[in-house]
Amino acid sequence: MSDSKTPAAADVAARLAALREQYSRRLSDDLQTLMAQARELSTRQTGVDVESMQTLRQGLHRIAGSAGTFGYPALSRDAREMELWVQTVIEEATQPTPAMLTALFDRLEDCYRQLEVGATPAVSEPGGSYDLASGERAIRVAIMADGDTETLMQALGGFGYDCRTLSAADAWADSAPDVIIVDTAKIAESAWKPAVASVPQATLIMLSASGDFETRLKAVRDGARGFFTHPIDVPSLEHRLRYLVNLPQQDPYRVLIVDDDVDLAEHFRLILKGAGIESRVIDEPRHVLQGLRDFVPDLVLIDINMPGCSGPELARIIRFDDDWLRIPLVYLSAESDTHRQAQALAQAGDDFLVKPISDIALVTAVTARAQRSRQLSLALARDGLTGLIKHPAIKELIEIEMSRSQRSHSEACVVMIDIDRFKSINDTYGHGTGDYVIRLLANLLRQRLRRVDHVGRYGGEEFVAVLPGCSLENAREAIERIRVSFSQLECVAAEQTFNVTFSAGIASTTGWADAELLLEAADRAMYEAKQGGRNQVRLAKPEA
Ligand SMILES: Nc1nc2c(ncn2[C@@H]2O[C@H](COP(=O)(O)OP(=O)(O)OP(=O)(O)O)[C@@H](O)[C@H]2O)c(=O)[nH]1
Repeated sequence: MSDSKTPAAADVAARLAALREQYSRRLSDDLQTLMAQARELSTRQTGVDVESMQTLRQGLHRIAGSAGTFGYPALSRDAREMELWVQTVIEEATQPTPAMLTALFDRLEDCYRQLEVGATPAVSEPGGSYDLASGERAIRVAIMADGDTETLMQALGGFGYDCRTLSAADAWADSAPDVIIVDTAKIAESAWKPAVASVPQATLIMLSASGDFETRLKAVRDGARGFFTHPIDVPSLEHRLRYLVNLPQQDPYRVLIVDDDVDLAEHFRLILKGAGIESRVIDEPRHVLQGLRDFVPDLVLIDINMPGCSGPELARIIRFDDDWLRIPLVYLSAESDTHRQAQALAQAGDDFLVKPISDIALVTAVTARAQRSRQLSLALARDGLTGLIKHPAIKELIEIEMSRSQRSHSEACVVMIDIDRFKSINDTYGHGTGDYVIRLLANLLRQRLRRVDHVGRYGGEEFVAVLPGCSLENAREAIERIRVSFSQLECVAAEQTFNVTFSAGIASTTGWADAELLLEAADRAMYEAKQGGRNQVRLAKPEA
């Protein structure tokens, strides 16, 4: 852990400390309540009823699930053992004797004394608390390939990666790379292997001439985390790079925490916040559907034992709705009995995390699952041919940018782009070449636009770009440059070369009342560009 904390980290740490103190007081009260209950039951003449034992079990369960998180792991284990004993008594319908209940009281009193004597809880479980992420920097990518690596360098550079080519003889000099891309088709194993071994912390991606099973297996055994065959599909390679180096998302992961223990849920929220994950706490299961609609999380953490509606029941309610099918539902519960865990998972839900859980384990588990969930959503929203955002998702982004720009009084632009005379390209060179041209333009748009911009495939040979924080004039300049570059690209088909152009229309959020009008305006401007002779960019002028 670093000593010098950022103000945000210091704030989280202070709030965690306050929460821990508040929890210590609550724990002391809870133990005293349980002791009073055990004492009262041990003196009852009429025998012990099931409801009273249930109340005891619930109190113990609450401590078992939360004490470890707040720095009392031994107390958590004790509470869990006592809970299991009470549970067995309930399930077997036996009548606990006064001696048994006195023994329970004694054990609770021991716990209470430990709490009083132990005073300060351990700050965190073994495994450590989560260190706050440091500042952002460009990801360093070293490319080991003989011959022409310029295209790959340029393409990845366009996505904001700090790329350099490296011959096997080069030293890693001052700054070791985060990722090494080795073209095994061009570089001998005896040359790249020692170079890669000298930077074990770097992630290895292999490019290969062959994609058969044996070659892939060998790549895995050589430590590759990504594998691509020639010709290299740059959007897929970039997608894999983003996944491997876990680039900070434009939007942090979002987690919905459903737990009736408000202190514990708040603790989890703060720990996740410290790791850059946004979360929202819901302590009342009936508010979950609204929470899902408002917050649209990447993951839901659900407690199992909640009054009025159990975790598995809630998971089944969430699964009624197709909209949330892609979101993993993960139980976070003190239930350590694997049989009961399996029962909960058989009803609904995707995974189980057992409380108490260390901060780092929570962050790691949540990040991995949220990342998968985000990737799945992205994959579903991506067009197969180009890797660009599909029509419905780009329309949604236009709406989001429209309302963002209205809220913040900033300007954003929407660009409609259509390849000129595309039908004749298909007719002359075949559909495959048409597809190649579509991918060419998709790549160019991704390379040339900023990372904050969104690019979508709107239809066959039609694209839409959304440029936040960009004036009409700046958008025109950017698209004009791309238009010129595209028109100069040499396309190759059946040993012939040819050039292709596009027409574009741009509209600014400042000129139109809603997303639909904005898109229509960009479309009209694009149509004017076609009418005006194609291969040009037109701006939409709002009516006076
Ligand atoms: N290769 C390929 N062709 C497609 C795809 N989607 C649509 N098309 C074809 O793209 C062509 C679009 O043609 P039009 O919209 O008429 O465009 P155009 O008249 O040739 O050109 P402009 O008037 O300049 O827009 C049609 O022939 C479609 O079949 C695709 O994914 N791949």
